[in-house]
Amino acid sequence: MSNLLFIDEKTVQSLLDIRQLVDIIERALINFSIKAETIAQPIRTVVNIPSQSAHFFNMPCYSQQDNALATKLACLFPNNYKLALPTIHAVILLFDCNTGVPQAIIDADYVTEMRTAAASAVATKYLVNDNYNILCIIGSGAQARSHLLVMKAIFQFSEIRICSRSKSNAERLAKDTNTHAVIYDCVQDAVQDADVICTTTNTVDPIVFEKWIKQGAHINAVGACTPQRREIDGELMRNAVVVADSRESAKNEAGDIILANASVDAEIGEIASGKVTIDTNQTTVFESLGLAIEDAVCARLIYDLYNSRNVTTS
Ligand SMILES: NC(=O)C1=CN([C@@H]2O[C@H](COP(=O)(O)OP(=O)(O)OC[C@H]3O[C@@H](n4cnc5c(N)ncnc54)[C@H](O)[C@@H]3O)[C@@H](O)[C@H]2O)C=CC1
Ligand SMILES: O=C([O-])C1=[NH+]CCC1
Repeated sequence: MSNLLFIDEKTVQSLLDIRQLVDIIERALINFSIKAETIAQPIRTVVNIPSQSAHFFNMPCYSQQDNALATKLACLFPNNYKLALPTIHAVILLFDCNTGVPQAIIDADYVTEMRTAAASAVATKYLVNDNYNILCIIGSGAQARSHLLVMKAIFQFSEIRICSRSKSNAERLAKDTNTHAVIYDCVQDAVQDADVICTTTNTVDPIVFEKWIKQGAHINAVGACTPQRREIDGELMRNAVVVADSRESAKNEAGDIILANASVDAEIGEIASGKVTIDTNQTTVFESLGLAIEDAVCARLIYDLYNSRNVTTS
């Protein structure tokens, strides 16, 4: 294991470009849905830590065409905000697909933030109504930040809103990301007339209701990744067109779907590949759980970029 690399967060940040990331995530989502025979990705295991309302995820994946064999280990500790620590900490272990030799341990906090926002960007590309104007980000944590950065890089919104229970956190996020944003602390006001809504919170109970949103809006529901949590109310989940990253994950992990008794109309990879078409005048929800393949393709990209830079600079 003498060549095992550790790639830290700063290095990861310097290697990843948003547009390239969105492209590889789109390709991964398509392959996941329509070339399933070339991918091995069991449903992730989740170890619960009840004393902290926390979860420990193990997310393995092998993707033949991406030359990627990896697993991500991620901790979700929602109480960390009391310690001013990030809620999610993650590492990816990357292996050589031909020999099984470990190649790298990659700090995956930034990867998790950015690949999740990239998946939302892919969903938005295919599900947003053509005449979109207003983006509304709900939450002001790590996912809110990555969603703001990626959405701004990929789409042209005429108005950006950030809604957080604490207005000062939303203001800080706007400042840190150099975003001219309208700040809200009331979700009902913030989502009114919004064309794209990204929910990026740790809430347990729904915070977005059907009666508040515009017909034809697109929602990226990112925060509720366990069967007990939900961000979106049941009526909205049952009446909207629901698109998941993975049907199997949605059935097993998505509180928004399980607790609402809602159904999944398509996987985003089926839509991006052209296999399924959705009328974008309808209200759509992208239920994002997060897939191991997203992390595996990022890990392969990061490792290859790291090596090519080190070769050219040495
Ligand atoms: N779909 C996916 O692939 C991924 C989803 N996630 C999920 O995204 C969520 C957010 O993650 P981070 O941004 O890293 O966490 P974070 O702790 O940095 O931010 C959470 C935000 O939610 C807000 N919040 C908490 N409870 C709320 C409530 N009741 N109403 C309104 N806002 C509330 C907090 O104030 C904070 O702004 C987590 O629940 C995590 O499970 C995280 C990574 C990947
Ligand atoms: O996909 C992911 O990495 C995660 N989803 C929920 C917590 C971590």
